Amino acid sequence: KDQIHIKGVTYTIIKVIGKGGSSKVYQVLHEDSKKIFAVKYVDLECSDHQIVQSYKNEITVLRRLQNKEPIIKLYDFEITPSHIYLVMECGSIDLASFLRKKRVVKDDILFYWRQMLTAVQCIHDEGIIHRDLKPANFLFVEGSLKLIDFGIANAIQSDKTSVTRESQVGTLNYMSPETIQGSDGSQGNGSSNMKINCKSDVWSLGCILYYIIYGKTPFQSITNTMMKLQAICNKDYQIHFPDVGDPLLTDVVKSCLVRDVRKRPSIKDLLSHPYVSSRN
Ligand SMILES: Cn1cc(Nc2nc(NC3CCCCC3)c3c(C#N)c[nH]c3n2)cn1
Repeated sequence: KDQIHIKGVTYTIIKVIGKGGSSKVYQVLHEDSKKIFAVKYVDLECSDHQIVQSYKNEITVLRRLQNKEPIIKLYDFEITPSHIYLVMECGSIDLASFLRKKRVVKDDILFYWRQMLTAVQCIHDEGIIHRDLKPANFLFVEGSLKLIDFGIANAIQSDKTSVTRESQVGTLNYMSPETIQGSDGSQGNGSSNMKINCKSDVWSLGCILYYIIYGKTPFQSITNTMMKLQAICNKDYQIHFPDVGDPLLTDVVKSCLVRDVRKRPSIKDLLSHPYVSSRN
């Protein structure tokens, strides 16, 4: 049996959940407790110092956020010059795989939306802006959505989609106009304004909500990358919001997809929006 030993504890590999460039996520069985965990393995052999540091930063933030409910639980970890092992709680399925399998029932949208908002609010409260939010960053754990990464280390893609084009890693479909135009301070062009930069995650959340409502992201139909990036930044390119019988819901998704950062709501505004606050 394929086994992994972390800090002297034995885990048996059940299956590979996903793999990225130099990382893999396994579903494992903890021999002693017979409990299931997810183990993220990162090969540091061919990773340069920058990459190693980005993973260490991600782990530092993950440990700092452990007391927050909507953040994935980290039980143990092992860092050596050649590899990193993270022992985490194992979710049932990530939101990307879930949305590929079936459409969301209308009444569940509010439930998922509230949980995504609170998860992203957690990292914003710690001064972290993800800037690359997509459905694959959210995971169902016992029916609730949790955030599994903070956009600090490189992304991992689900094993299923690693061979197909639409894999979520490196997708531009959720990227905000200001991130594309580099006016969000990510290239160190001065605007390190947290309040403004948090809005980039609001745009991405709006794209995720749009996908949940309409089954596609706002710019998915534009396959040419340059044309896609231009459309995202072009105020004259109208995004369509067909009526779905819930004006409050369409108002929420419209408000997130406002290109003018100053006019885009904050997470706080969204949590007090009537769509979220007026229902149970
Ligand atoms: C598809 N699927 C996912 C699970 N569960 C799961 N997937 C995790 N990562 C997946 C890696 C591939 C992309 C999607 C997320 C992690 C994780 C990290 N990182 C920590 N816990 C986890 N649990 C069950 N089915």
